[in-house]
Amino acid sequence: MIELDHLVAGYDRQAITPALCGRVVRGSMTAIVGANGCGKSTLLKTLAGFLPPVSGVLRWPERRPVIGWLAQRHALESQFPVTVQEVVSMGCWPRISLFRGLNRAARSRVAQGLERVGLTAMARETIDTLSGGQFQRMLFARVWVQNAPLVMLDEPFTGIDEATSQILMEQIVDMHCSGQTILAVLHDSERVARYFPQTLRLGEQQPLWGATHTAPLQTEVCSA
Ligand SMILES: Nc1ncnc2c1ncn2[C@@H]1O[C@H](COP(=O)(O)OP(=O)(O)OP(=O)(O)O)[C@@H](O)[C@H]1O
Repeated sequence: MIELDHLVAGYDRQAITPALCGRVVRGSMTAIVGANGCGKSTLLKTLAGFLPPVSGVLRWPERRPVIGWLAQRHALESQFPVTVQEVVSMGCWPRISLFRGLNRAARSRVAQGLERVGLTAMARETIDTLSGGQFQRMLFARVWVQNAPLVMLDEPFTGIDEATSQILMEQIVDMHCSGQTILAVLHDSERVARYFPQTLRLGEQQPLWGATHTAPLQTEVCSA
């Protein structure tokens, strides 16, 4: 689905990651892990197309798909006067115009998304009333409703309680089982070992990329 050919991610032509070679296979589920500041989020933003590569090439052998994106929580505005249901409904865009309203199928999917994350009772509340964990559940429901072929999650569990993390992890597994490709930046190695078949580990002498339970991980990095 994505091919990395000596891809270097960074800012303003300053490399943060080493050169990476490898493939994100369609239907795979990969955790991007590594120490604080090693460039996990920078790499994810580059793969999503929010940042240009510093060098190297990012290829989409098939057509570039729609990407479901979950940003780090602090990057998001919580004071905007919209309801939980309205935010989750955004997952239907652009298939359905929000100005024309949602059809029955879309309304049903939004309701399912809210139910999956336990927010049905809060659907009509404005988002400034949500706790951090509820806010994250809402954003997750939007990603689930979107049903994008490729889903990128930047630290989806950071700062939220264990119960919420578990609910969200189950949704990620469901999305993977339904064929969506998952790329997630994570810190929790136990969760990575339990749920993520593939791992891309940055920030050590040599990045490692391969099956999570292969020891050592298959080395996929190239020299710059
Ligand atoms: N907008 C930016 N411009 C320039 N440098 C940045 C920018 N954002 C982050 N950086 C720097 O890039 C490096 C990698 O940051 P990044 O957020 O990708 O790391 P990370 O591995 O995701 O870290 P963490 O686990 O702490 O979230 C850090 O040194 C950071 O200070």
